[in-house]
Amino acid sequence: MSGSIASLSRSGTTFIVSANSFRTRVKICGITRPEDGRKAAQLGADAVGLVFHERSCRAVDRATAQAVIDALPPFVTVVALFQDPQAAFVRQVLRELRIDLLQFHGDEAPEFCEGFHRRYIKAIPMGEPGDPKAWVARYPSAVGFLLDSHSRGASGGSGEIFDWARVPHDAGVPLILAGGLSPENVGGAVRQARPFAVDVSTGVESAPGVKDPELMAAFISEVSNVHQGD
Ligand SMILES: O=C(O)c1ccccc1N[C@@H]1O[C@H](COP(=O)(O)O)[C@@H](O)[C@H]1O
Repeated sequence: MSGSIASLSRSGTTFIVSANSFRTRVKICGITRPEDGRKAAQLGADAVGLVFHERSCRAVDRATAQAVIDALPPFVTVVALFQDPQAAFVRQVLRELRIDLLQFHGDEAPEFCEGFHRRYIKAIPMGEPGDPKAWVARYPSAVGFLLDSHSRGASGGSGEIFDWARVPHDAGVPLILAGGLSPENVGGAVRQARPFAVDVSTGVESAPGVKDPELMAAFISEVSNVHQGD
């Protein structure tokens, strides 16, 4: 994949926003076991996600989250995922654990998301009509947006895709493509949508919450192949 890197200023910061001439980042979400986190990092994942939404089959308690974090080497971003949480719960997680980035997957208002004084990404529900750029405008303090296939009010992590043609190439912020990605489809998804990063959960699992090393390896390899011209 070749072409120029798009960048522009947002809130005084310059972001590199599209995957034209550098590698697409990979986040493996819904890690529930230290060995899965360690393996994801070994394979080259840039970030791992810990789900703090209690209704998810991938929800972790704080002790488990700590064990996963302890298994990670430096330079792997730890993302804490919440869906319409109580503010006190988010604060408790931030107090007890070394979290690098927050991910809000529900109907949280911009003021709520920025109230923790921590970098955050906001999920956009692509399971309903609408222009993703309206969400970008509504959350000026978000450092990125994760496009998932859920509808507003529904949970993410469903393993379903949405129409990648709806991913804007001129959003001006880092976009993270999610929803039903797998080793089979991620190469095509990256070529078409040209996201800053991809995020996967179901597509690299052997059972809910249990990551499969071979599927994770295949997924990361498919993403890097895009940039090697395969
Ligand atoms: O993973 C979950 O259980 C989850 C629960 C609530 C909100 C979001 C959740 N996961 C996020 O959804 C994307 C896509 O998942 P999938 O690959 O389609 O299974 C996942 O990467 C998480 O960011």
